[in-house]
Amino acid sequence: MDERRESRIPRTGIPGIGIGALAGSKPLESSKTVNAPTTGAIDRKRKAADASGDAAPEAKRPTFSAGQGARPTRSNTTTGAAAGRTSSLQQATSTRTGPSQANPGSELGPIAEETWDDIRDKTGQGVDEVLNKKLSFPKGTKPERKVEAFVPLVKELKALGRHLHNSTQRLELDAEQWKRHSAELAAQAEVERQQWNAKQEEVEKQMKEIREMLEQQEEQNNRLETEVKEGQVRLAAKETELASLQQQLEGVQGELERTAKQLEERESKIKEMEDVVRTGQKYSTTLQSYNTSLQADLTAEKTRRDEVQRAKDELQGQAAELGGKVRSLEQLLAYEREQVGKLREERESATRDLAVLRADLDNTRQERERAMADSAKMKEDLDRLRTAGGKSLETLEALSNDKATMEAQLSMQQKLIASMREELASAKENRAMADATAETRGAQISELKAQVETLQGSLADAERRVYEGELIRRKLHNIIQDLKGNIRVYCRVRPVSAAEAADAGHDSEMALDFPTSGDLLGRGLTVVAPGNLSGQAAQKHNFAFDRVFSPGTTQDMVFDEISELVQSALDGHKVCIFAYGQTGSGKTFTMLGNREQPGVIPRAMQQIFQSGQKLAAQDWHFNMQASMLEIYNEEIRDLLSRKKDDGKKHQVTHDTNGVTTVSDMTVVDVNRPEAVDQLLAQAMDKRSVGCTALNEQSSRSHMVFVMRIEGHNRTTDVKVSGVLNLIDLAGSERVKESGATGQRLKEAQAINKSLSALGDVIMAIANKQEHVPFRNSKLTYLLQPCLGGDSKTLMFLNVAPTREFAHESLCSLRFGSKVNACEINQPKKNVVVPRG
Ligand SMILES: Nc1ncnc2c1ncn2[C@@H]1O[C@H](COP(=O)(O)OP(=O)(O)OP(=O)(O)O)[C@@H](O)[C@H]1O
Repeated sequence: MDERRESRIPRTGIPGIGIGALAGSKPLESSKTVNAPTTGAIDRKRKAADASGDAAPEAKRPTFSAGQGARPTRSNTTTGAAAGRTSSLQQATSTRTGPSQANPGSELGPIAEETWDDIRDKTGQGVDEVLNKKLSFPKGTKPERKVEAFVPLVKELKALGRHLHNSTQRLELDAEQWKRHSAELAAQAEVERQQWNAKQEEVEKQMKEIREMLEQQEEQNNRLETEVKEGQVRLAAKETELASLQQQLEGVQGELERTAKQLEERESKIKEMEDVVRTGQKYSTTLQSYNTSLQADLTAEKTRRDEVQRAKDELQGQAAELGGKVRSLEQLLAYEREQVGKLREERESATRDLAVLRADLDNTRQERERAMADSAKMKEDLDRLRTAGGKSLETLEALSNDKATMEAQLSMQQKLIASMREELASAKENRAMADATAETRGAQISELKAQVETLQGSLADAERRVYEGELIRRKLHNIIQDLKGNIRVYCRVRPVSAAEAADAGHDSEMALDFPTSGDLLGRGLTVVAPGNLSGQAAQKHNFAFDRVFSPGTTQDMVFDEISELVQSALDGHKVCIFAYGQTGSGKTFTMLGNREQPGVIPRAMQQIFQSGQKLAAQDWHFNMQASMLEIYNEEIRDLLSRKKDDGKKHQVTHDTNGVTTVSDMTVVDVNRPEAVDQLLAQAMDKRSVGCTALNEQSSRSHMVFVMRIEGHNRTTDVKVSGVLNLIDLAGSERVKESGATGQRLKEAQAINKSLSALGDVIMAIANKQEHVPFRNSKLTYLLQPCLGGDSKTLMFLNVAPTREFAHESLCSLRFGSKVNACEINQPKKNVVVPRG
């Protein structure tokens, strides 16, 4: 643009005009001579050059400036407009100068004398030389001589004067011309400048439009490039698919050829086959009847289970009642024991009193005997005295007084003995009564104990029967599940947290209800979705799953329900257990738990190692390998890698047997549960966890724990190979409500996107669509064999209990129902049995 502007300016600019003026203004050069008297020699050289017709020196002349003349350039002489202007200037000049142009010889006008140019040519003198010329005469020179000598000088001065006069006139004329032309040129330049500005504006506008077009073009190009890349990726995928299809086709063709050969052979055996078919039909009928009987068994079992359950309930009621009775009897027994104890103490003290009384009685007896002996002796003495006739009366009275006192003492002691005997008799009676009561009570207690024992026995029996019934039910349920090929769904509702319960502003009431009896006991739940401001009333929604765990269910009880599924990994099945639910609903608690309440993963490890050890007795040997990964923002990361971020790009591939491989993963041999605990701790350190509005320790990624189990029985040479995939998904989250920004927002968007891709896959499978979009996210592609293959798959549907999350719970439960309706291929056991 600027270049063009520059290139245009010289063509229409002043220098071009200057040339025209110069071309027609030779007299200007004369004026130069006036202003530069020292240039006479140069002027001469110039004239000579002009005469030889060489135009080049013209270009080297000094630049035109006021009072000095103009410098022509070659390019300017070619300009048409300038040439036009030049010729008009020449004309004007010739008009003004008249004869000076027509006859250079008469340039000095009518004076027929030598011109200054002639004089200068002849003498080579400059103006200054002429003006400064001084004439000196020798003394005595005659005046006439002096006058004669002055004549040429005067001539020169005259010529110079004329020349100067003409030059001045021409200069004035030229100056006027120049002024006019400058005005014209300025006007023209102004017009051109305006045109130029208009053009420039136009060009700028065009440039802007072009730039916009370019930007649009670039955007389109980028879009096209992205589309092309996507197309290439799709193409590559299609090519891979095509290649595998071709392989399959080749295989099928080979198979066809083989089949054609076999067909010939088989035709000969067709009759034999028909027999087999007939047998098969019979067998099928038998199987059908077996199936019917199995169904009948199942129904009977269910009825039995219900009966047993009822009996159990009754027994539990009775047991509770009896327990109450036993407790009151035990209290009575304790009271009676206490009474018996007291009576025993009383009896002992009575026995002690009796012994004292007996001792007293013996003493009294001895004293009485002694007193009687004394009395007899006294009687003898009295008789002796009477017979001797001469004893004093005083001694006699004293002796009779002593005798009366002693007899009174004796009668008192006899009374005391009698009362003591009575007391003893009553104490004996009391003891006998207490002994009898204690015996009766003891008999009653033993009888009650026997009753309690009997009841406990029948309760244990009933419980055992219930447990056995439950085991059978579970087995039958599992068989039916396997036959149906459905993904199992176990719904787990977490308890109301302490924070929720404490927060008065929280809508912390339970929004879920569980049936307490009937068919849906342990399998159903009801959500009460609250009404809204637009007047919609609260609504109840009923759901049923394979199992529903209410808030009180412990980790132990939950694992008990899935232990068989875990076990089947050891039998050579592919097993996949994953936890799905909104953020903070208890997925990580269910899958990993904590030190006090370990979850599914640590318990599964414990069980697998214990079962492995038990099976070692039957010569089974197991080799187990673990790996752990997370999908964070649509990128797979190795959680067992030593480096925090190894920067590796991990690719997921599935082989034709549905075995999934993730490239460049750290795989660790494990042979004891503690090793797995260490790996889990290491992985949990690396896993992306953050604090969100709904969960302090929220998982920001999907975590996948994979355990490969290779078993070999050295006696039978049977080999099994199973896989256990245990997955803790990141929680869905309503971005608007969580108020997430920055990295949290990006994470939440990636999580929601992959969960929505999981939803699309589930919908496609449930609706039996031909195309299932497994490739729409890393998660669905990784889970492809679990969702669309032949593995045993179970989903934990984790749900928060409160009204605050009723809407999310409803969405999760609807999703769970869809998952439950998904039919996958029948689970396949990966077992290699040696031939022969
Ligand atoms: N069954 C339960 N019993 C007791 N506490 C529970 C139970 N389920 C969850 N919790 C507690 O609730 C909180 C949230 O649980 P958890 O972190 O497992 O949720 P989450 O679904 O994994 O969330 P996120 O998707 O955000 O990772 C934790 O403090 C956890 O201990």
